[in-house]
Amino acid sequence: MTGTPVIGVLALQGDVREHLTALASAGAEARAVRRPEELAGVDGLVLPGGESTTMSKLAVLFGMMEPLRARVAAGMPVYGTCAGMILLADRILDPRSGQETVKGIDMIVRRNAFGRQNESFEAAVDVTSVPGGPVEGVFIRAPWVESVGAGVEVLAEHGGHVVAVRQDNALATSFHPELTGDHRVHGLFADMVRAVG
Ligand SMILES: NC(=O)CC[C@H](N)C(=O)O
Repeated sequence: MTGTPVIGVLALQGDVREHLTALASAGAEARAVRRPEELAGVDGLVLPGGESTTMSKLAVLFGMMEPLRARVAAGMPVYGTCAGMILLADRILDPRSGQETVKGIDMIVRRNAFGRQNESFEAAVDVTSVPGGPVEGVFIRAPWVESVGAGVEVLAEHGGHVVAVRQDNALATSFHPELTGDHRVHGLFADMVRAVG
């Protein structure tokens, strides 16, 4: 791709603004995406943290679930943090009834695996493909990855659990790099978008 990649942030619910800022720092043109027409105009998409059950209900309500599935299946680069990681999982171990996902990564995730809101924590996490030392991971009611299929690359673990993965065009982290001033994970994602373009 020549020029600046246009990267959207799904803006139905969650920490949208922080991702827009992080993407802009990583050299992308960042836009909030709420409607199918807006999705059509981006080269890549971030699914933010928030509440995966609410986000999936809103995606269905706003007519976004099918367009999201279609673009991800067609190879659009996508990056999910926390609730966004849950939305990218082909399977949730403990879904709320009727909870749907966009799918894209052959993995099973466990929601709220690291505990409740008041058990949130920060930890240094070494992420393969992110040079320059560990990133500061912010874990807020974070999921972990229970198991992955053969095509999934594990990029990071914390406490013996998988917390960052990549499969082809899709990247996911249990933690929230957008809440720190360190935008190297968004930089990795912006490079994935440039590589496809
Ligand atoms: N910080 C987060 O995104 C929390 C995710 C939330 N536990 C969920 O299941 O969606």
